[in-house]
Amino acid sequence: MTTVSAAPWLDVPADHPFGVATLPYGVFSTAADPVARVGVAIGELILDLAPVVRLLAPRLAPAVAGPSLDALLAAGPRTWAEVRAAVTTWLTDPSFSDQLGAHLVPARDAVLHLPFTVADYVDFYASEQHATNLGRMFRPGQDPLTPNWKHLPIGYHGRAGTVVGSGTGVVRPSGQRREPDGGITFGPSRRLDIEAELGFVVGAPSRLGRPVELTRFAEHVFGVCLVNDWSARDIQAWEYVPLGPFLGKSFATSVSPWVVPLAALDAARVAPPERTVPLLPYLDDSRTPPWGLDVRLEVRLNGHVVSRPVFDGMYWTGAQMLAHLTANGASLRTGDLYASGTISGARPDQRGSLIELSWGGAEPLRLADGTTRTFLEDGDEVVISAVAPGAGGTVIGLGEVRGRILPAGRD
Ligand SMILES: O=C(O)/C=C/C(=O)CC(=O)CC(=O)O
Ligand SMILES: [Ca+2]
Ligand SMILES: [Mg+2]
Repeated sequence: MTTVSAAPWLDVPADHPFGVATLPYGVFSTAADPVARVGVAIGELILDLAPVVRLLAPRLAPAVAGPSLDALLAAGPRTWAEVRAAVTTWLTDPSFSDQLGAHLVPARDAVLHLPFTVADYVDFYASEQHATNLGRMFRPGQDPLTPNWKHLPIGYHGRAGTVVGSGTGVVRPSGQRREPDGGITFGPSRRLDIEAELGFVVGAPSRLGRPVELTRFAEHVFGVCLVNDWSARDIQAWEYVPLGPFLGKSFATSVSPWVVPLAALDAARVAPPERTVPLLPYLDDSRTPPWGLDVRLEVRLNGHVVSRPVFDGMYWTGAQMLAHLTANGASLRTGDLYASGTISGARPDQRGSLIELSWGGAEPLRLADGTTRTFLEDGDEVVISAVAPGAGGTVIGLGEVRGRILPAGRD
């Protein structure tokens, strides 16, 4: 496979995570022009897409004109491919330098916004290691994996209205907690946690009553982002039986500002782990090109790396999650977001949540600055970043999602 590199006048190193093989979409504004608008990241710059498309490909202008990615998501896979091909040409062919020059903004001068209107939000549970670890802690004495786990990707519907952009402060939630003596109290969570996840962003909708087959994944899903599904473990542990997560997870979910198109992840596709239970036909991906993804994450707490989760071991793929999510005929809307569930690898340093890293609080983490943590303290900042392999040795960056814990309001 040949690799294209950005035009020399852009000065983007070949292995930059936002090189010309990535081209993620986001929404930005600047002090000089505070209107939120669609941008494509290239190196340390952002291409202001709407004026460039108006000039060079006016037929595509409506898809990138608004203050969000919504129109582009809704436009569907043919338009996604056309816009990506056009942007690739403009950024690699030096003859476009004059036309582009006025529309490239230094990324450091930009404010990045929540990139799309989140329609529905679903959270899966696709890591066997994470499910096993949590099963051990939440349901000691039972099989860690529930009997359904290898037959279907377990998930729940979350709260779309509290999905927030990277950098938004996260107020420590309050809720009901069961104290060690059995008493029930209400107050700020004492076991506030992170969940490092990959989010799938739905573009093209589907019709009510029509399941989306495995092989149609890329016709509906536009791309991926990073997700931090903040979780209050004490609230969750008390409330979740029998209907599943509720207020312990609905107070905030942070997403990264850049959405990386599926088209950028071609070289990162890998086979998922071997399935140990036969799958029903609608989930059987043994004869379709695989949608496992070699995405490598890094979780930093106050600047210190605490984990390096890997997505390639996830038992369920994004295509299977979508097939299952729609298997009952539930329709997709533009802007639906579904997250993979916490990404935990087999090694202890690949666990994607603090409850696993500190084993329920029993084994505090020692950070490089000498402090220790079990769960999050007020003022703590968590940054999750990720990269994936691109064609010809390039690096595909997913950017980062950032969030800081603010003290609870009132008891
Ligand atoms: O096993 C449980 O009872 C709880 C599991 C989770 O909290 C995980 C969750 O929200 C889904 C995920 O991120 O994997
Ligand atoms: Ca989660
Ligand atoms: Mg949430």
